[in-house]
Amino acid sequence: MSKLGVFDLSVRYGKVPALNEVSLSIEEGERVFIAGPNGAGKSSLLGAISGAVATSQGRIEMDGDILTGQPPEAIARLGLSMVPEGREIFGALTVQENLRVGTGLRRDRHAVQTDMDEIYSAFPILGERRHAPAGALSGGQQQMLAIGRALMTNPKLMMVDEPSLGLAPKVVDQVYDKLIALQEERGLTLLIVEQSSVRAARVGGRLILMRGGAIVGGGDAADFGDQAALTEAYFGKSGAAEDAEAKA
Ligand SMILES: Nc1ncnc2c1ncn2[C@@H]1O[C@H](COP(=O)(O)OP(=O)(O)OP(=O)(O)O)[C@@H](O)[C@H]1O
Repeated sequence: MSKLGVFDLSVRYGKVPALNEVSLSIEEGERVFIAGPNGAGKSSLLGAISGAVATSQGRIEMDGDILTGQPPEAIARLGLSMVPEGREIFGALTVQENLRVGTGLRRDRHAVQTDMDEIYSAFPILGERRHAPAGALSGGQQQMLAIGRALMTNPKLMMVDEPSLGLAPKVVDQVYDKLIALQEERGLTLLIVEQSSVRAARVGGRLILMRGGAIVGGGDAADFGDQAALTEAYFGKSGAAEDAEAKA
């Protein structure tokens, strides 16, 4: 089970409001994309759910557990894990050491080894390069490592912040193929921040659109497969024209 509920959630950084009374619900096994322009509040939403960002109002629940106010380690233990924007790989540590970081300090060695072997079978390249410094991996391999590390806590729900960032389209294809395979094998629930709604439409799932710290629309990702559809969803029909004018 991994049903997530977010109710009237607000986040502010000092006086800067980043998230304004956002509510959403994600069903077990769903794949949900969050799209929206820079500064829309996408990372703040993921940060608040994972416990890394403090909330000023609202409630987050997963399978009946209240996540709000709990530290990130406790939230991870409840089955929620996060692949952060920019991957946050430790470049000087080996692939294996990076995976071990994902387990925290409390797991027994046998269980850690079993989980690591599972990651290596899902991502053979990580197994081949287990003793290499993570900084020597390509961008795509580092993204796989960040995903592998997030899997080390055996999550029910995995949140991925901009997996496409800085990767060539072909490599992004590979990353998404992996995410979908993992979802099918493990019954994972996925919440993914993805700037490109075109990509979300290709991968398939539900899309939530954010702007100015609020949810402004959404639906079947397939309906947001071209930039025009997305711009209209963000700004409305007349707004789309204004946006085009502003850019001209
Ligand atoms: N640590 C911080 N301190 C102050 N303001 C912040 C901080 N992090 C984000 N903000 C502000 O909060 C708002 C939402 O930012 P957030 O990073 O959540 O948006 P985003 O949709 O993820 O954008 P991006 O795609 O650029 O990452 C923006 O106005 C941003 O400038």
